[in-house]
Amino acid sequence: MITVQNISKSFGEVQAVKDVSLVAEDGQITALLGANGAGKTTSMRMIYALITPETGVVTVDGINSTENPIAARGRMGVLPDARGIYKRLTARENMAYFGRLQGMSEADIKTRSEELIARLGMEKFADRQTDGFSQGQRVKVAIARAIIHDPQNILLDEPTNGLDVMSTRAIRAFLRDEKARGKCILFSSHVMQEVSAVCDVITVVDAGIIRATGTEQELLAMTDENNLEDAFVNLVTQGEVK
Ligand SMILES: Nc1ncnc2c1ncn2[C@@H]1O[C@H](COP(=O)(O)OP(=O)(O)OP(=O)(O)O)[C@@H](O)[C@H]1O
Repeated sequence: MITVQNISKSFGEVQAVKDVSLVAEDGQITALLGANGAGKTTSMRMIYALITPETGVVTVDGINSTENPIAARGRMGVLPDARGIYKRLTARENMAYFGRLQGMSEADIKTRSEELIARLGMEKFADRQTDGFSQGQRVKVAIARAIIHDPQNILLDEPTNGLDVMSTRAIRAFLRDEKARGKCILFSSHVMQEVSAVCDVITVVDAGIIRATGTEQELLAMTDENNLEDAFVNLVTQGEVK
């Protein structure tokens, strides 16, 4: 479970994130939904303890991630916006390398790699060097590598960006399975269809500020709209001259 209380971050004049709060529960898929530049990546980077918030607190399974970033990171598997897999290594070697960094035994790495290769449909390319992999293949390797240690909390920054329908579906199905296993899943997206398809709770962020949080039905009721896209536009244009 991840709790975020009033985190903020500026870059010079730009207030990228302002007083963002949210709770991502176990056994649920939570979305951070926002347009380009809304502050999703900056929020995610603070949540996974890559950058330190200027204000506020993040806890991961009760661990304060500023005070104890190493313990907090150990409870998370992160698919960052820059996927950066090792090109000279095969998919399986990328996974094994991360498993060793997480202190796993070689036997556990082998078993878990086999499981993830099967569940993510990576059999055909698991033993090829990743140089030249398609976007979908790279994302699958990056997800498998991030969660090799079977963390309780799974954080993904725009996981299906640039993927075709089959790869998108495979990743959605995988996330639903992880949710059924009781995992806490938090992902950022700007794609309404994506969020609508898999998320239990949606937090709408705009210009670094949380505009609303709720289920899709709750957001529709709040805005008196009948689809998520219109509800989103309604929420982010509130207070603006239309
Ligand atoms: N390292 C940085 N230096 C300066 N400005 C930054 C930096 N990182 C983010 N910003 C600014 O902070 C704001 C929020 O950016 P962020 O990347 O968090 O948005 P986002 O919601 O992830 O957008 P996108 O969907 O386009 O990736 C933007 O105005 C961006 O230009």
